[in-house]
Amino acid sequence: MISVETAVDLIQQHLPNWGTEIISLSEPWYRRLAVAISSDRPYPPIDRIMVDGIALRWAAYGSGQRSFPILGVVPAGEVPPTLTDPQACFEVMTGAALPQGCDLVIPYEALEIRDSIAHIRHPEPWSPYQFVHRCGSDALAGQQVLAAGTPLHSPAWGILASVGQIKVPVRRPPRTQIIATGNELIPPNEVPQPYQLRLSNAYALMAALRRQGYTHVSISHLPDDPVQLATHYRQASQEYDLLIYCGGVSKGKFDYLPQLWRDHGVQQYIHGVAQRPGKPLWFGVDHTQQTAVFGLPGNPVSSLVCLHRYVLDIVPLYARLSSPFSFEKPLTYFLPVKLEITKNAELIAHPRPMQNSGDFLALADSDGFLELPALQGVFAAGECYRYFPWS
Ligand SMILES: Nc1nc2c(c(=O)[nH]1)N[C@H]1C(S)=C(S)[C@@H](COP(=O)(O)OP(=O)(O)OC[C@H]3O[C@@H](n4cnc5c(N)ncnc54)[C@H](O)[C@@H]3O)O[C@H]1N2
Ligand code: MOO
Ligand SMILES: [Mg+2]
Repeated sequence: MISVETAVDLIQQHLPNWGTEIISLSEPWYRRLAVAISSDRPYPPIDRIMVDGIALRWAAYGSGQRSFPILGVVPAGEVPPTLTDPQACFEVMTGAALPQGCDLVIPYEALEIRDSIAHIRHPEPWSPYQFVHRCGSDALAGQQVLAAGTPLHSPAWGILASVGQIKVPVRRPPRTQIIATGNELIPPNEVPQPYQLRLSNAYALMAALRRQGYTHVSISHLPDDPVQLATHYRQASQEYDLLIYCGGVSKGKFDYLPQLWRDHGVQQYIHGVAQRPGKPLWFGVDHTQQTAVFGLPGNPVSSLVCLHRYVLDIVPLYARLSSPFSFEKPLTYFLPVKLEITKNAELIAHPRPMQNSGDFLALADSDGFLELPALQGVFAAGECYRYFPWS
């Protein structure tokens, strides 16, 4: 069986590239930028005034002058006037362009204005351009402002709008279907017999995917029937980029899927990872269709943990284990935890162990899971491990 690290590498190597798509600035979905974005002009594009007050010439102030006749008021959004009289000033508003001939701005708080004359009452050592956000000081025209691959958080959308990028090239999220397999499963709106259960995993997986920007996600349900599974696969592999199966990948008499995928030309890269939960994980790629196939083990905790570790692009944090935990098998152990963030900015992971990977309800009081490495069996309180938050 391969390690978690090898499994992650294999997936990264073989996952198809699903290209890019253009989305609109007014539909700010969670996506990653496909290309770098450059500024269309200098930022700020003018010498931008940062306080409400007056603008004048530093030389006049420096020579001892303290009272300045006001030539006019300069609001934001107007062509800046020119200071024709070097002994005078303009009233200027935050966001306005610095009038030509001015290089000093003094806020209203330091002034007294009477009869259209500004008197400087607080002669601090005002310095040239002190309250001026200089033209081009944030970025020059043509300078990269967002790198390719940047996750589009709210600041990034603000930057896109600011440089006029109304069509945003992003990495295309795969058209995804979650296929819940199993005769025992029924839809959530039906009343199960004691030997049946609602197909909860599919909804948990869909929620996690949607929250990561997978906008095209559907759910289907198939019985453990090889003919129906095969018919569905032939159609679905043409319509979807990513098929996430849940259940039917282990050693049971009705676990048809791994053989069925191979028979349909899916190149198998992973079947079995040295981990708990999630040992029977399967991954392959149908290279003729550019469709990736994940077979997530059916137990609810297994499928959700595998989705987070192998399918979603989650950057892990590090958290400190609050109490000792042991797992003495040569397997990576994914331990559900509740996260506490202390005043010292420490992430403390409180174990919320499950009885087994069918114990889905144990996750209710968890925020994510720790990845406890296979080479270790005893994990002491205070040790730090990778932490994956639930999407
Ligand atoms: N002889 C062996 N038996 C099993 C092994 C093994 O190595 N040798 N592995 C075990 C492990 S570990 C897991 S995990 C399960 C995985 O099994 P499958 O992927 O084949 O999943 P199923 O058998 O279809 O279902 C397992 C379990 O999960 C429930 N389930 C399935 N789908 C859903 C769903 N959408 N929503 C809620 N619950 C679901 C299903 O009813 C079963 O209880 O195999 C072990 N066996
Ligand atoms: O390891 Mo399986 O994924 O526990 O139930
Ligand atoms: Mg099974």
